[in-house]
Amino acid sequence: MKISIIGAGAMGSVYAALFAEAGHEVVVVDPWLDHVAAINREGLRLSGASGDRMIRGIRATSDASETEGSGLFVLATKASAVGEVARTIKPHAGDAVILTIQNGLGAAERIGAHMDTTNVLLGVADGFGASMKGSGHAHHNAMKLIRVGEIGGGLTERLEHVAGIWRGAGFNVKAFPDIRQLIWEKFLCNVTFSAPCAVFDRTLGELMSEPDLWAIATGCTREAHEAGIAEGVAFNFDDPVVYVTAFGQSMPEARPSLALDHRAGKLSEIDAINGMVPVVAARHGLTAPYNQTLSAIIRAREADFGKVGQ
Ligand SMILES: NC(=O)C1=CN([C@@H]2O[C@H](COP(=O)(O)OP(=O)(O)OC[C@H]3O[C@@H](n4cnc5c(N)ncnc54)[C@H](OP(=O)(O)O)[C@@H]3O)[C@@H](O)[C@H]2O)C=CC1
Ligand SMILES: CC(C)(CO)C(=O)C(=O)O
Repeated sequence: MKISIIGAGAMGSVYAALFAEAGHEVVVVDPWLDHVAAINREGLRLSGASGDRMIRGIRATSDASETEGSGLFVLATKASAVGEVARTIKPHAGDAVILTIQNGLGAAERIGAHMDTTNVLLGVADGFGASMKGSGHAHHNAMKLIRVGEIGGGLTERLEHVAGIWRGAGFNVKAFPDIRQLIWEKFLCNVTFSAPCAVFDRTLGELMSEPDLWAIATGCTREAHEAGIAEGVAFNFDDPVVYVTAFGQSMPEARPSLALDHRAGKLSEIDAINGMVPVVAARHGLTAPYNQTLSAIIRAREADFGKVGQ
């Protein structure tokens, strides 16, 4: 099958590599010209949990028209870019299934602003710890699980088919009837660790070991949990702090990708993560001061990116 990966960053590169190794025709679309050139010239190097090797035969491009004829699109950009990606692939997507995998909330809505979402599936990726080592080289610490589901819920034949394609490429993938619940459960983890670890420059473990900082982080958790319940999310647990604590304990050395983006001077996904909590809370007459405050700090920092030396 021809599979197009839009956004060949850390996660998109892992997807592209494994699909290509499984024999699929893979096209990656990314604006990073050196990365695109390196993949076309030497291949894509993937190192880490799945081994260290160079994968040749992936077509890299910045031109979305090269995705024409794909049976599957995987949107692997940051949350902020998925609307723009939907706009660019729309003329080339035909009847292909589009699977979008982001942290945070709102991917379906962002896509829906530009195209019909009938063919769109949602995914949640857990436990990859992926990062770019340089152009043409991605690394991942693990490859735990990808959960996929229909926007409107339910288990469909096409969902199982897509899950099967991923499984055939070596991913641990599960199709779920209520992907919204899983997106929200991951969202609680992101909300707890993303902005707090970035603002206080801590790893997950360090954040959890400092009572003052952990009180702020779990303030974010509780606000998001309350907003989710108001939205009708059927969480699989009663105590959100117990849930996020277990998550944090499973990777104490990690730094959230939002914090890594800041270290690299890159804009983050704050609007889809902590920044979404006050937005959802307001729909139900609730407030979210912890998330609002930390999001404001993150946005203020981002407004200063690029100003150094000016
Ligand atoms: N990294 C990880 O371990 C995990 C990440 N996730 C989630 O997966 C998603 C992807 O994350 P990650 O791979 O780390 O992010 P990266 O920033 O590494 O990769 C995103 C890539 O998309 C590119 N891009 C931006 N705009 C467009 C566009 N319009 N068309 C095509 N490509 C574009 C970016 O280029 P440029 O940088 O030039 O903008 C970048 O190369 C995020 O939502 C993240 O939260 C989830 C679980 C784990
Ligand atoms: C560790 C965690 C949950 C923090 O948000 C994550 O998934 C990330 O790196 O963004």
